[in-house]
Amino acid sequence: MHHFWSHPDASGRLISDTWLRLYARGLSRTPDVREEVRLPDLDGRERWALISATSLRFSGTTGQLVTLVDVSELKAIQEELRAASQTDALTGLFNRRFLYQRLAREIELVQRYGYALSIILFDLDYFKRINDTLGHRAGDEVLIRVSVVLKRCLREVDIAGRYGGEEFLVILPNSTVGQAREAADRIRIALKHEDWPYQGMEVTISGGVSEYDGGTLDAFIDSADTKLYRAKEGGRDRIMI
Ligand SMILES: Nc1nc2c(ncn2[C@@H]2O[C@H](COP(=O)(O)OP(=O)(O)OP(=O)(O)O)[C@@H](O)[C@H]2O)c(=O)[nH]1
Repeated sequence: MHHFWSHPDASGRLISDTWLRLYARGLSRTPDVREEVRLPDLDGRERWALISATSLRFSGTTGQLVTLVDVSELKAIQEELRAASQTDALTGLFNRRFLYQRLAREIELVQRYGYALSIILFDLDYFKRINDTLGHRAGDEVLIRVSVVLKRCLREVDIAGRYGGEEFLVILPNSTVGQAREAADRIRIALKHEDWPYQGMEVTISGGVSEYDGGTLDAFIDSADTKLYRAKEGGRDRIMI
């Protein structure tokens, strides 16, 4: 147990700065509290504390019993688990589960505020061949490199994830189908011209781009999937809108 918010030589009294922060949060006015707060330790580093305050009457006066427990380690583990639960282990991109949750939220925002929202669903062409000729490990390396190129081609606000084995989904908030198509073509061309560490290797993608039109989340993804299928049918190495 660390005494992060009290002077070790002051028998556990809160340092005034910490107390002022808690006071500013309304602690003195709230009778019973139990919440997690960020507080600085004695070196000024932020830590997490579980704070409980209970009203007391003692010898005719009212007061509060305030306890602080350092839960920083627990918070760090929670954060690690949260990140792991939404990340694809191979590429470090978001995983399918997270993509669904995030897309659902973006759709809610669009329904409220009415801005454009588009998605790109793309799939590597003939990826099986890469696995078959160069091995599964080389295939994994290609997937990792695809994720790096993908992030390089997108804006900070775009959300890129691995949708399936060699299939990727990008959510582009505030983007029309035309803007999303440009982004998709940027990704396609960047991958095609990437300097792959295997002789003669070329990686192309086929993709479908859709703009949200008010339907369900599944219908939205299905529409991009249909276009992706058409891109494959049309000869691959292309984006369909
Ligand atoms: N190395 C590697 N391969 C994977 C992974 N996930 C899926 N695959 C492979 O991706 C390949 C997908 O093959 P197909 O669905 O036939 O598609 P394709 O060969 O890319 O052909 P088209 O999509 O029709 O252009 C399969 O060989 C899978 O084994 C992965 O995590 N690592």
